[in-house]
Amino acid sequence: MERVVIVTGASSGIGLALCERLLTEDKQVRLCLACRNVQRAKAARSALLTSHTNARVDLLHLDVGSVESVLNAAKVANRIDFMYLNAGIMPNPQVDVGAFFKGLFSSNVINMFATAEGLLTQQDRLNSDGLQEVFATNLFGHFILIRELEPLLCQTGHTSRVVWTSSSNARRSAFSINDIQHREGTEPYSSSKYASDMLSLALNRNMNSQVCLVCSPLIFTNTFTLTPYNGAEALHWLFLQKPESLDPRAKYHSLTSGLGKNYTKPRLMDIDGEMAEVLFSKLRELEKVVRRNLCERNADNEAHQRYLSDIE
Ligand SMILES: NC(=O)C1=CN([C@@H]2O[C@H](COP(=O)(O)OP(=O)(O)OC[C@H]3O[C@@H](n4cnc5c(N)ncnc54)[C@H](OP(=O)(O)O)[C@@H]3O)[C@@H](O)[C@H]2O)C=CC1
Ligand SMILES: CC(C)CCC[C@@H](C)[C@H]1CC[C@H]2C3=C(CC[C@]12C)[C@@]1(C)CCC(=O)C[C@@H]1CC3
Repeated sequence: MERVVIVTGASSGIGLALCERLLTEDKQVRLCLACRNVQRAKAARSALLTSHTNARVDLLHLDVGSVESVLNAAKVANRIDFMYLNAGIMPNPQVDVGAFFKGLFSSNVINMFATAEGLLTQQDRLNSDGLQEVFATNLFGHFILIRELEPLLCQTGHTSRVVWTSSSNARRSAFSINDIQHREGTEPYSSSKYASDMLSLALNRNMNSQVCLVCSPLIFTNTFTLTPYNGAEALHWLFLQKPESLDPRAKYHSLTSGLGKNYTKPRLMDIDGEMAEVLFSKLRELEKVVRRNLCERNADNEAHQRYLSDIE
């Protein structure tokens, strides 16, 4: 049976590697590459078709960092079996070299290489919706996409699965419920990934959890040979699992052994359920504000267009 799989951020890295693996795994897969850069998306499609000549690969223009783009893209979808929320950014990362060398000679060294805890800061900025860019791309745009597609994802009698790419860098201490966009801090990436872990829990509670399952695979390597193929391990593994065998409180880790063998390991997440609910309601409030602003902006643009055509 044909299975429709949407992958955000499919033009490179882990998203593209996942697409390649899915086409190799299942000839019935119909892929939809949801990408912001049309040129890169076309190149990714050509690369996939070179190795899978008869594959069905569609392109969907989607910039998850723009609410308008998300709303437009969501209109096009008519069936979803899997939706991989994979697009993500870490702009201008700065490595704290001092902390790196201190960590190198401490008992925390393995954890440091696995999670980059205390090593990385990023420079964030505002996007055209007036939101912090990292929050908007890694979390909010995908949240709006789920909200918009909820009727399609939660149809009775049809099981859709949503899989969100998280990170070992997701850290509770980087996130504040009073600053969900991370306007004040210097670790927006870590904050956005922890927020997506929390949100996956809240979404499973607030949407029909039997139908919509949100997992957060974590990409982690204990060797230096991390490749997008390795990184896509848990994403690929989740494609093969029965929904009832998955735990919404777990995060599914892509791991690579010292011998280079890839495997997936679930680990229970350390998440405060009440805080996850507060985050969910804050995101819904923000959704209302952003949608209202967008309507006003569009109305202003239309009025401006009318004015221009009147004076011509
Ligand atoms: N690499 C790693 O070690 C790890 C990565 N991750 C996560 O895995 C995911 C994939 O990362 P990775 O493959 O490494 O990184 P890449 O930079 O290779 O890929 C990121 C993808 O996301 C897309 N993207 C970025 N911003 C947007 C946007 N606004 N709208 C639509 N698409 C967008 C990019 O598209 P474009 O070509 O247009 O830029 C690109 O296709 C991310 O969520 C990342 O946080 C998690 C743990 C570790
Ligand atoms: C100072 C330099 C000589 C060496 C710096 C090493 C670091 C660049 C890397 C060590 C752990 C890495 C890591 C990531 C980025 C690169 C490191 C900080 C990630 C944060 C990338 C994105 C993720 O989602 C998780 C990764 C964890 C490990």
